[in-house]
Amino acid sequence: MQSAQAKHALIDAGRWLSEQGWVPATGGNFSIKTEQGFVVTASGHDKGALQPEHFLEFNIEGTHTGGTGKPSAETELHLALYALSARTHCILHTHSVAATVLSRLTTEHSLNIQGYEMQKALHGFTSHLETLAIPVFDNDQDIPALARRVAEYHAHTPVRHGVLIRGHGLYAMGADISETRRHIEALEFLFNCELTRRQLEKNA
Ligand SMILES: CSCCC(=O)C(=O)COP(=O)(O)O
Ligand SMILES: [Zn+2]
Repeated sequence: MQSAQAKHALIDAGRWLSEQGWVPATGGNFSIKTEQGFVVTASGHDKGALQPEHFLEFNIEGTHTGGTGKPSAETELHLALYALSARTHCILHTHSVAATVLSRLTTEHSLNIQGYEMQKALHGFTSHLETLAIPVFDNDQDIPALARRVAEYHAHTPVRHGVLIRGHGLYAMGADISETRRHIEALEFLFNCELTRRQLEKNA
């Protein structure tokens, strides 16, 4: 994909994510692979109102190759997630209420979801009976350290559709932007189902 096309696809995704309420304030950051490397959002902007000048370009080794301004504070995490699988071509990071709350309720290293037909919207799933295990990492202001923990985890348990950062949000991955958008939409649906189910069970 050419970088101009990549930026427009991410601008469109940002508008949609904002309409869903999943990138409040200046939360979230997005990237997509291009012929030269990848483009990533600049830091501190409203991700629902991005313009082509709100992106920076990097090669896949992480060297800045174009664009001005400050790259997303979480650029190194995008780079680390791309390094996990050559299949990943787009990463969208969101701050929804459901992902933020559920990640805090999950004290384990993985949020396990099972029994929902919607799981089949995720690449590789064919049945509600399979268990979807989304890795959960403690939040860290040291992004390189967080990126190292994600890579270490992946070495024993492959990260497939995304990761949750506790009290922070979701990083969703996919083979292209439409798959990543579908993964976010399905995961958000599943997070909301789980939150509702847990609340109802607690009150029963
Ligand atoms: C108020 S959002 C705090 C930073 C963050 O988590 C985020 O997703 C946005 O950071 P960026 O530097 O990419 O704008
Ligand atoms: Zn964030």
